[in-house]
Amino acid sequence: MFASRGLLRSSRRLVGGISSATRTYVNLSKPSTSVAVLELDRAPVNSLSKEMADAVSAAIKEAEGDDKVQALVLKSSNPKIFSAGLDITEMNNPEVERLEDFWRSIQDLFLTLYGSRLSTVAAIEGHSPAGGCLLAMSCDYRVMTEGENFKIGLNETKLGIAAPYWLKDLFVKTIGNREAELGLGLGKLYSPSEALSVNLIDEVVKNEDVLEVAMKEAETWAKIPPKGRVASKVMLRSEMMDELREKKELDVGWFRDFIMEEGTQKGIDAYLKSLGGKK
Ligand SMILES: CC/C=C\C/C=C\C/C=C\C/C=C/C(=O)SCCNC(=O)CCNC(=O)[C@H](O)C(C)(C)COP(=O)(O)OP(=O)(O)OC[C@H]1O[C@@H](n2cnc3c(N)ncnc32)[C@H](O)[C@@H]1OP(=O)(O)O
Repeated sequence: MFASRGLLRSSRRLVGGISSATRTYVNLSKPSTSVAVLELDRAPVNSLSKEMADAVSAAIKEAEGDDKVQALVLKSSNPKIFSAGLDITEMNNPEVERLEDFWRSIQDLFLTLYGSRLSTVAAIEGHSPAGGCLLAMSCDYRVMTEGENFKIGLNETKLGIAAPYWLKDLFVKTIGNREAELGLGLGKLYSPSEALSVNLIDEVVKNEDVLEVAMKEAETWAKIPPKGRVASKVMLRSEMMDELREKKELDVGWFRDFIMEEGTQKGIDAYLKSLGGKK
């Protein structure tokens, strides 16, 4: 069971020590010995393009490469938007090869974050729809800023698309089957208080407190002896991860075929044009 690939990832390839490493789209810092902070920083809305997904995966691996680091806080540089989810332009009239590579990067990001040996705490600052909710649900603990206009959930059906099966599974694991049926079917976006009531998030805090609360939570997790903590995480998460690893290329094909359909393209195009009213 503990042999699940990825979860107890070797750090040999990675440079140890993090000193406010800053790179395109993400900022990685280490404010305490055992906790790293990964800031999403892709204006305007932290949407996940292929390059953004790759940058987040690389930063998680870099944090894992420091043996002293036991926990990671995932935050946003934008106090009103954690992440707007997948970069919709990647799915709008795409080149097939790029679309497939984009999806592999999203799969890898999920496997990297969900399977991290680090305890992960999402400091959800503001909106977190679809792929943003995926990032949050892949963490071990979720703190969200208050403000009933902020929303989190899986709104894919509203774009005319469906969440992939593994995101559906993660949603069911997080909030239970009945609520997932309602949430997925209606493409429901939950306010922080609604999200708390269905266990989509663990805590709602004032905007100015979110990082402090997330850091405190991360320090708590970091104090748990890693051997048992990681073994427990493997037990809870490896089945889902192993299934996706086995079906990775099948899943790429499902995604490609679904997105390339004419009807899907029409829906994505219309949704994209409605955003900000500018495109
Ligand atoms: C059988 C099934 C097989 C396979 C599965 C198939 C597909 C499923 C795949 C994966 C699941 C995950 C899917 C997703 O994540 S799709 C993305 C969903 N996200 C959203 O719906 C959020 C959209 N954005 C918003 O609602 C707002 O932008 C937000 C509330 C976040 C912020 O509002 P604000 O008023 O502050 O900003 P805007 O003016 O709306 O936007 C600014 C700027 O950014 C552009 N934008 C916004 N979101 C995105 C995005 N996700 N991707 C790309 N671009 C985005 C927006 O158009 C504006 O651009 P511009 O007009 O140029 O200024």
